[in-house]
Amino acid sequence: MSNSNVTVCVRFRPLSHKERKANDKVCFKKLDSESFVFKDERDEDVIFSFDKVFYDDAEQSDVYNFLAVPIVADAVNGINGTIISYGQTGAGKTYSMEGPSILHCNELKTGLVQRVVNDLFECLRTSEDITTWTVKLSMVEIYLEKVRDLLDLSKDNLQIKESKSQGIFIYGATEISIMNSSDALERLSEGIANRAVGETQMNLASSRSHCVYIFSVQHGSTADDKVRAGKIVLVDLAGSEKVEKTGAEGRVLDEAKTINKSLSALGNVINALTTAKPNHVPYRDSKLTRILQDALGGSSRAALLCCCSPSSSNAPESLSTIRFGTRHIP
Ligand SMILES: Nc1ncnc2c1ncn2[C@@H]1O[C@H](COP(=O)(O)OP(=O)(O)OP(=O)(O)O)[C@@H](O)[C@H]1O
Repeated sequence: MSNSNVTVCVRFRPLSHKERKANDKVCFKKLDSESFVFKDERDEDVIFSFDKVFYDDAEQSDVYNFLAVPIVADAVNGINGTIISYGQTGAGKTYSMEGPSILHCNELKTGLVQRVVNDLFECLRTSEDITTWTVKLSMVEIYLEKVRDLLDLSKDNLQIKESKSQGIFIYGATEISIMNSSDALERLSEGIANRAVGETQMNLASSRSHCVYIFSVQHGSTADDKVRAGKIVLVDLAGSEKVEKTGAEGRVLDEAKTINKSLSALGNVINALTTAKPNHVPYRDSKLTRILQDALGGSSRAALLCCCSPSSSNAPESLSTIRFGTRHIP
């Protein structure tokens, strides 16, 4: 693997009740915990390998332990990290990030976001080296290339800026101080309720915006007088889908085109970062990649979770999801 700071994983959700009832076949075969065989559009077998493959029996905690634990540990040491869930509509992105509900769900189903929040506060509280700390939360969504503040809907076209002291930041975005994990989850659930939800023929409640949650952590240490700052950025991307399949027109078509454009910008950035010596990383090609610039590049740690439907009827879309995040094809 050329760049160990970017971890790329695939997760296949279980077949849904509807897919089982329709007698859908599964479009992949497990080889091991890092590789699987996928039947492509010409019915030929293609082997894909990733840093990790989570099959339909994977627990939420398995995904968290592999992807997120190192990122939380780094953020407490002043290193930025980002976790991104990606995939077609209905592939399990939101389930992986938030579980069935951000506030009310059992331990088994609790998503990455709640686990990150719980561990972050636990690390800050129990570390012997940390004397004082603050955690601030911002939540924005990117809809039709506009950055909207999910904690204050009157701010609907925020600009992204860069400064020496702050790095990349969203100018004027609401930042709220968070004291503990239950406080964080309350605020997150308020922001999540504000997400723009569109309707397409594919999925009646599919999220049409990229949702970005930013936890900025600052702390002082007993070791020296320095204040360390790190951030954890969690991103639930809008569903990627084939425009023709959704039967989209007008605004919905614009949404789909803008989503696909920003996803390919992200794909180009991830490809450049996983290349041995990238000449140029095209962060400026979309609002999404610009916001993520200092949580993806440099010494930051990034984890990409490509969520996939296991059903053969969604095989072409699953294949493009997999290709998007391809680590390598042997
Ligand atoms: N690992 C899983 N185990 C059990 N159920 C799952 C899993 N992943 C997803 N599901 C179920 O599959 C359905 C679709 O998942 P989800 O809403 O997370 O998809 P999505 O990719 O976020 O879609 P969208 O882009 O429309 O927001 C939901 O009913 C969810 O509960």
